[in-house]
Amino acid sequence: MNKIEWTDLKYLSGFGNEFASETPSHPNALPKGQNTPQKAPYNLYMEQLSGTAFTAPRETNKRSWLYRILPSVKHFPFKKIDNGLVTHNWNDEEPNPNQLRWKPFDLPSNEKQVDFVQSMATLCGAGDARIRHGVAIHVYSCNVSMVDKAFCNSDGDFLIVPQKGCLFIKTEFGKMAVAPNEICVIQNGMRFSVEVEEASRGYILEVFDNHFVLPNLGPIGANGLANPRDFQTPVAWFENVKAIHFKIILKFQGNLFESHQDHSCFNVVAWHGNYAPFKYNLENFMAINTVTFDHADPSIFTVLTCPSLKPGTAIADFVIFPPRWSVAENTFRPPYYHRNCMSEFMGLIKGNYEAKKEGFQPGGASLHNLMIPHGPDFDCHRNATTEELKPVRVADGTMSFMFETCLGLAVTKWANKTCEKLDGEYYKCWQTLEDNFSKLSV
Ligand SMILES: O=C(O)Cc1cc(O)ccc1O
Ligand SMILES: [Fe+2]
Repeated sequence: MNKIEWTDLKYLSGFGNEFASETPSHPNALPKGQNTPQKAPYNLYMEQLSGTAFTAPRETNKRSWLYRILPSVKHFPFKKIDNGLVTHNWNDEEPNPNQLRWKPFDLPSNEKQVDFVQSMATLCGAGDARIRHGVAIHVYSCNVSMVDKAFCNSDGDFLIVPQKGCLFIKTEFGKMAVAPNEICVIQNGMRFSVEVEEASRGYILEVFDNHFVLPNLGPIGANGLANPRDFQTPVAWFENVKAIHFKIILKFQGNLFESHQDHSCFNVVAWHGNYAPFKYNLENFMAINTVTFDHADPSIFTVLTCPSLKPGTAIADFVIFPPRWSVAENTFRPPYYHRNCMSEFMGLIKGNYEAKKEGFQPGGASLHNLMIPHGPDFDCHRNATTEELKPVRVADGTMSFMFETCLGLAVTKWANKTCEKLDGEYYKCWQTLEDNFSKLSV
């Protein structure tokens, strides 16, 4: 497979800033002092992309102005195409209240060529993109680049977590390379195209309600967790490419549609605004944790949150479990046993997860739905209750993450059956837990 040489990548730094970017070959492509002059510099078309209602409060208002060779509207009509394994039909299967764990999802075989969009498969979700409320969790597993083809999501924002293989992503705002242990967010309505140089796999969290923001820090203070300066947005880049059949694949109300046009949609010469894609390297996360006792809730590891209208309750949080020191005294250090009014979907990028060293593998996943009990397996519990509590590094060389949502998640037919990855033995990891209490009282 071809190596992708994207050596000239530059990024703008900061979370949610008002950015302005011009392709160096076309200085002054952004109009001075106004958005819509009678004629834009270089005869470009002017187009606004709104990520919030025009009238959204200033603090949350999101929009960008794109100065492009042709406006997005110049395309042939959309036609319905096969949805593949993408779905928002949450009633196809009976609800499954068990603890669920999936073995690693297959990488595509060499005989089959499949690109990012073709490979997207929905695992679980809830809600309805039409009423702008809900989430969907997908996986992708692809081995070829999208050629003369872009994807656009009308339904919500994508948070993409590569697990294997770097994603080389062209967007209307510029190019970004997103390697495993990095994540990116591509918001509602933005066209993008994914190139890969090896069999590549990862997870996608889609939110219908709102955009991702940084969590409030409260008493932590002004710094910590994911720091705003570490978020990177592409600089303007364009290709002036005429194509016989450039395809736009649109996800619209949970269904896929295709239209074509005679030019690449990556034709934005300059843009400005605060509605733009970004990436983030999880290594930059500044973890905060106890230096005294007890296990702090995993919300301390929130990288990004998509808030609901209920205070403090997320449509979806993106939480990581990064390498760190564990120093708590007189404490059962691993995650506690618990039941949660939120659903917890977990994935593993590399290494292993402290609460389950066996069975939960990179490229696999687990789901503990609303109020479904879960916690450490037998080995983890035994070690944690007997080990000498010295300061230790935990999760070294590993990275796991959680998509936590206030919604009850329906599991798709593909996830439940067709993918054949559901681990029917998962429940066994707790069956050897012993009644140590009665042993004492005899
Ligand atoms: O279930 C899990 O493994 C995730 C998790 C981790 C943790 O440290 C505390 C609570 C929690 O749900
Ligand atoms: Fe949990």
